[in-house]
Amino acid sequence: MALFTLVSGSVGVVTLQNPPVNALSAAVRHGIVDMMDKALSEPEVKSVVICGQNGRFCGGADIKEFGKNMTGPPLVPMIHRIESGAKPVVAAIEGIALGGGLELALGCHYRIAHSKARLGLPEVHLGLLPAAGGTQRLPRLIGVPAALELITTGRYVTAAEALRLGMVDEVTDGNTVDAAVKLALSVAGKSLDARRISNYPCPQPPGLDRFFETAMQQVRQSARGAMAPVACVQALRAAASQPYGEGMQREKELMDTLFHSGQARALQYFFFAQRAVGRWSTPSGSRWDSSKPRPVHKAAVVGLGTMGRGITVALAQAGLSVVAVETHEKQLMEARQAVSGMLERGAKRRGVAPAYGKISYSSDLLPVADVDLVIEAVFEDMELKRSIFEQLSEICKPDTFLCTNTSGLDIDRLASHARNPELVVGMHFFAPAHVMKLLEVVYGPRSSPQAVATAMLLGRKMDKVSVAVGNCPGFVGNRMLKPYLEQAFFLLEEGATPELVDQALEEFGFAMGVFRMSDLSGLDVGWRVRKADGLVVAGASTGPSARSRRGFRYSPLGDLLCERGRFGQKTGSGWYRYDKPGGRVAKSDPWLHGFLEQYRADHGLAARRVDQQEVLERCLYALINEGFRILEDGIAAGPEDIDVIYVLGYGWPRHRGGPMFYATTVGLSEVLERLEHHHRAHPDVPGLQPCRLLRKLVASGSPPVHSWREFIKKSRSHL
Ligand SMILES: CCC/C=C/C(=O)SCCNC(=O)CCNC(=O)[C@H](O)C(C)(C)COP(=O)([O-])OP(=O)([O-])OC[C@H]1O[C@@H](n2cnc3c(N)ncnc32)[C@H](O)[C@@H]1OP(=O)([O-])[O-]
Repeated sequence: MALFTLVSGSVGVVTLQNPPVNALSAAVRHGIVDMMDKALSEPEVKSVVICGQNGRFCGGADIKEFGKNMTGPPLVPMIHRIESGAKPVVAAIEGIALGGGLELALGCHYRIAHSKARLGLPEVHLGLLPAAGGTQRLPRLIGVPAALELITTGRYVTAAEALRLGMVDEVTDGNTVDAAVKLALSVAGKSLDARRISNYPCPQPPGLDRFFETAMQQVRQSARGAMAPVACVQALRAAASQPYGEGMQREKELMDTLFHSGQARALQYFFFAQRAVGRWSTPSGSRWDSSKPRPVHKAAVVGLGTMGRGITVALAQAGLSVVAVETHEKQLMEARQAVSGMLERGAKRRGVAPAYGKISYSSDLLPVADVDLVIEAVFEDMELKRSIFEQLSEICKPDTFLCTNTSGLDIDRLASHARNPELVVGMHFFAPAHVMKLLEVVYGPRSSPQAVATAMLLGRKMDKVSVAVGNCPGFVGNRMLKPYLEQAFFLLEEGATPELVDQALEEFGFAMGVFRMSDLSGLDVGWRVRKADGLVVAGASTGPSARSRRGFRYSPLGDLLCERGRFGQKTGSGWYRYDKPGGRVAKSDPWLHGFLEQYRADHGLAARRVDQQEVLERCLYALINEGFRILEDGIAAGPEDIDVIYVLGYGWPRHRGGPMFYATTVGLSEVLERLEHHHRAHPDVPGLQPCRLLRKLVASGSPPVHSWREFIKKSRSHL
């Protein structure tokens, strides 16, 4: 798994061989140790180059080995041996140097990177820290503040930034290995004293204690309960205040705790879940590996509200030509300005030129005639969408894919208004669409495998994680949101406050609690959906029937706020109050508390004490229960799909792996038991009634999450 070749008579080239990313598996580590022994002991070898096969230096430790019995030579002594050896070693970094891969390069005496290479220490995203000396060598090389930022965020840097920071010695546009060999020849026999990073003193930031206190405060705030970023700060503090050997010891202690933590397991599960969703399948048997996508060069976006603007930017940034259509002239002008601003900011961040030229604007539909794919992003109104689909079917080429950005309307109904229903799929983006990583690709019963494959690939091109889901009201994400929101409303009726519910959810790790989030996205959004579902009945928000719909419990609280014009941030009040319409800082609202008291009095409800544990159980277990129903119905193919949707689209804390993974960490039988308990207390709430699949999994001994797909398949085939 590592190859040795002698080039130019005296340079030993050690090539890591473990496709696709040359991860440092036990076999690769063995290979490196053996080949370095050879290089260091053979007299004709005067210097060494380490590189990776197929233009990729190294993607780091082999994540698949984590959680198993680790065998093979450990990384720390392996890297130490390279650094302390008597012959100069040059890392030739092509493609990627990540995690243990970058740490290996930091143990080398010189680093040359290709201009397209990316470098980083992303261990924090896996619940770990760079424990092969990364937390001790990087700050010695580039200073504490820069190292702290890179290690706590796991951000990848370009070769150009790496050069600026001092992480690499040279950047080349040519053949990196050739350049490294040239450098290796030129430094053979020279003293290495000044090239061993572990010998460098660590530059101390001014006001060391204050610096780290501030850093810790900031990291704790953004980590939302994740342990790894905090451990990274602790390890860097050791680097800045202790000798190298002691710092390494501290790095090891911190890693030992993280390595066996539930958070690391959850984050590593999530790493593979994000990749697993690319291997999609549908109940009708279409699959990622047998469905060929069609190339999309030119696309159109119809409707340039907030979503349409973001989608336009995402498409243009992905290199597609875009026709952006908005029939209201004033809105078209505003959209054009807004899109240009977004492109400019994005280009600045990425160090490229803004893709203005990729977009043409139109106030009518005719210019979409020659596009390969249209994304309709108009107002969430079935009639409006239907009419647009009919017009598009007339105007577009017969093989144009017609996609809708609806967040929950019936894809199949829309497809029935298209000339070719098999070319219709949902592409449900999340706001802001040019930033958010998630795309739900929604297939209806008539969507062709090619339409699904094309939308999935287009999502990937836009740098999104695309998840294929079936057609049902709300699809996966918004369908699961419904019982979650419902429980939050019920808890208010029973005695909780928005502050209490939000605090419980934020301490759990959500960026925002349900009520603050609802204020941000606008209470009127849910109100419109409830109206369309026939749940908001004029005059039925008060009186004895107010709290029941179709025989089940219903809370009209959200409707009552909307009736009073309290739509959240945009109107300056919702579940909280704000300084002004559009204000961002949520303040506790005495009016709302009084309103809740009056509401309970009107409905004969006695307020009781609700604690944080109950908030979590009622809101989260109801959401998880709906997730099981979604699996049961075949709307999502596996738990990974749901978890990816929830983490990337709904702010579920990543270090808890997603709702379905979280259920396994709580214990499926515990989730079942608590749902049964709450359902007994609230028999008129179907969301709390444990679903069949959950019962079946518990009865089958709660199999681990990665085997649910097989289990679900088997239990379906028995039906
Ligand atoms: C102990 C001391 C401390 C050190 C700790 C570490 O180093 S921790 C590690 C720190 N390093 C990281 O965190 C790096 C994480 N990796 C990445 O960021 C990206 O994978 C990439 C940029 C390397 C390639 O992106 P891309 O879009 O071109 O491709 P892609 O993402 O689709 O991956 C292709 C395939 O490779 C697989 N695979 C990838 N990496 C690893 C790995 N390290 N291991 C095993 N497998 C790995 C991946 O699962 C997928 O497999 P599949 O599904 O085909 O069976």
